[in-house]
Amino acid sequence: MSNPYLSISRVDMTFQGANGPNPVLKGIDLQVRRGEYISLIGHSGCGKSTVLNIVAGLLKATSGGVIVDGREVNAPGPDRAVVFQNHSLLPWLTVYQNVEIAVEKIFRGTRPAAERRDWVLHNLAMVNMSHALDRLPSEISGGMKQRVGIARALAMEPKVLLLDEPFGALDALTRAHLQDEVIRIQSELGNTVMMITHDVDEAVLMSDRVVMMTNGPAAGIGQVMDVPLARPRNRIELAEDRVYNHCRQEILSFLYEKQRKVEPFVPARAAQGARREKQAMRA
Ligand SMILES: Nc1ncnc2c1ncn2[C@@H]1O[C@H](COP(=O)(O)OP(=O)(O)OP(=O)(O)O)[C@@H](O)[C@H]1O
Repeated sequence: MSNPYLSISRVDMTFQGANGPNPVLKGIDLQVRRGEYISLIGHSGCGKSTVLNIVAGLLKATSGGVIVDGREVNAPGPDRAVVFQNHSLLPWLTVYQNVEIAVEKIFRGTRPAAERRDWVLHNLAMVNMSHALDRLPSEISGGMKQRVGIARALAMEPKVLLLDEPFGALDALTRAHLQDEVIRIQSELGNTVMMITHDVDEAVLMSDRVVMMTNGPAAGIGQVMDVPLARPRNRIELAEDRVYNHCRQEILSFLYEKQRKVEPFVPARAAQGARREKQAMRA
């Protein structure tokens, strides 16, 4: 890809654990265009969050590096906003204040107070949270908290939006609603997005490309799939769409045929089963 906006080059990551080194990532190479929506999908524990945390600057790769808009990533920065699965709102601040705190930090020196206030309100309106500005996080639902987290991330005007299973903790209806909102916002703003998901439908519905990771240890990128579906996308129409279903099938085949995960044998469970069998025989 010529002139990528986000470039992950030859990234390896090995954690040092009590039982020795744990090689998690090996040779991750990925180039993302400006305005592109990328999803990372792979089995639990393969290293998706580790990739995202390296891009966020929260972790330093053992080797290789990340470049965003021509600058090497060495630390966290407002050009890469992260939204985690478990919203990270400050519980003592209201909805408004949770977004305001980020806006003040970034734009205090460059934008007048009235403009900053309008910007907070604008971003909360974008995620349909204008009705709850004065509520505390404890007074709103999980879906609403996620919306505020997204508003806060967007208000930072990041170059790259990093979403770590942003809808993972939500019920199916709230999840669908919020996915549609993020799709709409991304089509309006043209954000460059990297999203981690476990959900095959979510990956196809939202992404321009889906990056499929192999199982660890030393996980890599197994396959990258284009999602050649026009936008705006409509989840109901797509259910019957041939291309959509082909994309789904491709990911499912990668995850459950090519990278089938064998769950480890759990002796405690086996022992429990044996105990139950004995009891049943005695009865
Ligand atoms: N800070 C850390 N220190 C040590 N080991 C870590 C650290 N972060 C992650 N790991 C290890 O790296 C591996 C990959 O973890 P990671 O959270 O990146 O996987 P994941 O694919 O995001 O998993 P999931 O889908 O379950 O969230 C795991 O073995 C994990 O224990």
